Amino acid sequence: MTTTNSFSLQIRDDLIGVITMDIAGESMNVLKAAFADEISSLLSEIKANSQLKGLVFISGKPDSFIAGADISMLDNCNSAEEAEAIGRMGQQMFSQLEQLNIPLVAAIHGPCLGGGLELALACHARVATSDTKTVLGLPEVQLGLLPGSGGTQRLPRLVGLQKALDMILTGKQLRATQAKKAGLVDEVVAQSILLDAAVKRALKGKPQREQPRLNFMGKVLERTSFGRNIVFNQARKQTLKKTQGNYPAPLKILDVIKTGVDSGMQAGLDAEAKAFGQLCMTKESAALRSLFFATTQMKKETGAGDTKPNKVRKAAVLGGGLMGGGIANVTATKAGIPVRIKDINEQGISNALKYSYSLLQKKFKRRFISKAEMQKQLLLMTGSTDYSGFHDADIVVEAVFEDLSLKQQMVADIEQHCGENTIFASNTSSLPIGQIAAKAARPENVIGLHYFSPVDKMPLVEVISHAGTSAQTIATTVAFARKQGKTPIVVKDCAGFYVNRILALYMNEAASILLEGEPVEKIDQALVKFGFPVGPVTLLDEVGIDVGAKISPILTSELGERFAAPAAFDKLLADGRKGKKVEKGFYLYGNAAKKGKKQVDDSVYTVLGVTCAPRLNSDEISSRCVVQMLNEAVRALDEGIIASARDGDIGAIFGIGFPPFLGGPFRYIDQLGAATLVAQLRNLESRFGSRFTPAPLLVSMAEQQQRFYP
Ligand SMILES: C[C@H](O)CC(=O)SCCNC(=O)CCNC(=O)[C@H](O)C(C)(C)COP(=O)(O)OP(=O)(O)OC[C@H]1O[C@@H](n2cnc3c(N)ncnc32)[C@H](O)[C@@H]1OP(=O)(O)O
Repeated sequence: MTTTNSFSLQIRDDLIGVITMDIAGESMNVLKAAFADEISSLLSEIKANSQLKGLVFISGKPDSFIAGADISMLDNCNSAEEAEAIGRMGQQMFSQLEQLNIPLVAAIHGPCLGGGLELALACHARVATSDTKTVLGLPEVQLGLLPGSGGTQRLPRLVGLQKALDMILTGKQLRATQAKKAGLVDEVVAQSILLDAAVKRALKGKPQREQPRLNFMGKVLERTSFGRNIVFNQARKQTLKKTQGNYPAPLKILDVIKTGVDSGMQAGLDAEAKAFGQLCMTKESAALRSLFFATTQMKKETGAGDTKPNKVRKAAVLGGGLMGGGIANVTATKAGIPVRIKDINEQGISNALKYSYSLLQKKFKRRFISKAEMQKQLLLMTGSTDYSGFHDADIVVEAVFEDLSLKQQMVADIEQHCGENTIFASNTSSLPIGQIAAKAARPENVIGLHYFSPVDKMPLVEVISHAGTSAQTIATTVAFARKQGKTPIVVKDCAGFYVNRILALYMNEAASILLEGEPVEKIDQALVKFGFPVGPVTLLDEVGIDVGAKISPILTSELGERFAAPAAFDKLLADGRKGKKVEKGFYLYGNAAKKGKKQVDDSVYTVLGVTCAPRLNSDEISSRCVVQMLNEAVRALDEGIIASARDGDIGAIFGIGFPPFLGGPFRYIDQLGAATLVAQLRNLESRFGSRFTPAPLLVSMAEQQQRFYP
């Protein structure tokens, strides 16, 4: 057996060599530049052994294959040339593997991502475990990069152009069965026989590289230059629509893949390495990498210092509506924890269960989960109209109407029907948690757990402690939310918490601009162009104009006049315009809307008494809305509502969809410079009044030329 720092080669009796990768001191295998020498010496030894029949590449880590190139290494690059050299080194390493005369089989269990998948693509065959931990993908685009070690060239050649574009442009990760269907892996097996299956495959000899299996249309589109032009043009169009030109990586991905398709593998690899180096140096990639580091760091935090969370064995949800149903869903499907749903009527429970069923059915159809997994997850959810089955719940999440006395009654009920350590977590979006806990016998168990809709998709939760919440309750709730697949930020108990607070001012500004005569679609387009997933007016229709109207007075009375929604908006409610849910809002819905086209309901201007008179350009519109959000985020940090700029950035990106390529409000302020932002705010203050007065912390930071991040 030969061993280097990170690799070992063991020759079996059947003359199959097993290369095991296990980087000492790291919880996951990642690829580092230093490995080039180790791989070279391993390859020399392999080539010198003429008896070897084949090789298997496997990870020595219990639950991961390779999570890609080391992102810290990329972050430390000082020039495009340096980053390009890293990409090229990977390319050369993998080409050497690919050119081996004997078969090389990747045995994959756990995440096989980025450079890890690029390595697997260079192998001659891939066997993956059916375990849910096994995922394969090229997520570089989510870091503002492209696969830099051959992925842009080998993936299209293996699975076909269209599938490869989809995977590389979105960064999506496939489960093993999906990867098998896509032609990315050759065999899916149980973890217990992974090595055996890979060895068996290696013993069969080196397989011929085959063309991707395509149907008739696929052949027309991918095997003719006319068809390929259509594919690339369509992909470019869709990419530009999605990114609004804010992200350089997807366009480079298209260029590099096209180069490889038009001019061959070597030209493609050259273009890939060059583009990889350039992208590494962009501010967009730096911002996106900072999100990776922030979220990884946050995974380790308990939210309550050294306090260890209690184990949650069973959960319960009060209310089977959209939020309650969503919370029950992630509890069962992501956390794998049994969950009891209580609603006042059977219909509510049935709706919640149906909601999960339809989501699981979709996953099953996409081969993301097996039928057995689907059934197992469904069985974790049960319901009742009383408190039966609640006595052993470790946490109860309340998702009933926004009514203080109702919520206080729920606290009393849970204290009566559950154990003395049972946590009561309220999913309120506006009521102070301290008030919900006011009549509690055990206020230390009461906490806020604010989810965002739709719960199964939105990654953020706000965990809100009131003055009397115990550290144990905070730590357990944070751990519970994380098991549900969420990124929790711990925020202080204050009207609107963090996310809705900064969102409210942004929405109010959009409303003011609308009342000045700017058309609805122009406002929405301006903010989408800035980088938000949807515009503020669309968002208001989605959330519900009535919901906004309910929160606004609470924020105004607790935080000040700047939160007052324009009075004209009352007219919308008087006209029954609650938004999308009633098919009456700013846009047309249902039968009134033309299929596939989003259309403004022009009668909304009459109701508001507005005459359209467009005067502002797109930048003026977005800047007015965004600076409101930035300024309020600084106030929230100054007041200790959020613990750090990092939490504020994650909260805004994961909760609202603040443009990730800007890194969040605080990183964006650093980019702009506090002084520039203060000057912008002062200018707007002189025109529109005190709602634009800069936050005191921002002013002092501008004076002292400080930044939020080093
Ligand atoms: C040339 C190439 O084309 C370029 C590339 O490959 S760029 C990299 C592409 N890969 C990625 O983007 C994957 C990034 N990683 C992930 O998404 C997630 O870590 C994961 C899905 C692999 C695992 O998630 P999870 O189980 O929650 O574990 P998580 O806490 O995130 O990570 C465990 C440890 O691995 C580290 N890690 C994971 N992937 C890493 C990477 N690519 N680089 C550096 N460190 C990484 C984390 O920092 C963490 O380290 P720590 O324990 O010392 O804090």
